[in-house]
Amino acid sequence: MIKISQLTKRFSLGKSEIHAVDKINLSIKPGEIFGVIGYSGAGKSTFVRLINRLEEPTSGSIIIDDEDITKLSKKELRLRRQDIGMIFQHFNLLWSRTVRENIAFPLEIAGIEKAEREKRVDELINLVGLIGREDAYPSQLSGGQKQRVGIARALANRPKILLCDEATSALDPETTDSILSLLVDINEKLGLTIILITHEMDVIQKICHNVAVMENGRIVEQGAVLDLFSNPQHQVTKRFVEQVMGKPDEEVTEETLLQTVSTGKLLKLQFIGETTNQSLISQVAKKFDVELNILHGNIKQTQAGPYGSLYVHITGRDEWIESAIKYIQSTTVKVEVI
Ligand SMILES: Nc1ncnc2c1ncn2[C@@H]1O[C@H](COP(=O)(O)OP(=O)(O)OP(=O)(O)O)[C@@H](O)[C@H]1O
Repeated sequence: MIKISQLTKRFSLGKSEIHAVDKINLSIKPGEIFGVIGYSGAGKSTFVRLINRLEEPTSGSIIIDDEDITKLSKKELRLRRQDIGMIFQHFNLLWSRTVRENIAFPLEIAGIEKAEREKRVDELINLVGLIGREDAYPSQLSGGQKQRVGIARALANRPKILLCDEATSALDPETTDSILSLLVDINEKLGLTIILITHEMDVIQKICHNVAVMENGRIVEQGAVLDLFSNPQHQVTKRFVEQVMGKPDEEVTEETLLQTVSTGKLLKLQFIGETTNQSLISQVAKKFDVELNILHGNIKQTQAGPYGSLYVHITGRDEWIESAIKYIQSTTVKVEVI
């Protein structure tokens, strides 16, 4: 468990002061993927760098497993840092070292002897999918492969926490997805707690369990990803949700959809996690003598299941339609007859 209380970082710039991080309170559960999102200058990088004290806090506490990180001496901190790995937007690899040597570096610093080091490096290369690239130099790797080296190096000393500072922001969308899948994979396999900062809501949507939204050094809203998507409160959160879900389509309104429906009914199905839209539609079609035709919709996959809505035209005998609606009502999907 990570408990952050009243965490503050001020920078002095001449006579003025910047509150880069301003009295932040957060609890992060072990094994979760926790996202922090905000626009440029919101204070995300400063926040994440405070967690391993790459930046010294002005005030506040960071309790990790009952120990206040902010109170540790430099020597104690060096040991504790082995519990916290970090990956970066621009990878921060050592250019004169091969993949294998980059990954071995933190093990050398920790004083692990050679045979054990090599065994661990082999495991890590396997874990991040870099078999065959062990002897390449960073300049010979793609962006995605460089980040895989960054991840393997960060995991070398078996940390409990992985900090990700805009880890996919320099990557194209496909490579971003492959790195996000790798993060989910190691989160599940190793039970690792991941704290990631990003300015991209689709990163939050795809892999985070919980999220905090930052603006001007403060957290303006936080909660489960699905809750923030379905009920965003703050203006900044609403803008981030729009980044992923888009603005409501002005051309396609419920009225225009209704005009296309002469028989049967128009249903609006709202998915808020837990089920799969594909199987629900096919289950209804199999169980009841009705036909379903998807007219319009926008569904995104989150860690907690699909989120979004579908407009479905359902036709058949009235009693079958009623039974189908009752069945949908018995699931976690909300259904409304338009
Ligand atoms: N070392 C520093 N000295 C002075 N001001 C700083 C320093 N580091 C960050 N700041 C200021 O603190 C504020 C927060 O910066 P930070 O980099 O944490 O934001 P961010 O959300 O990560 O944005 P970005 O994604 O653009 O880096 C900004 O106003 C920034 O100019």
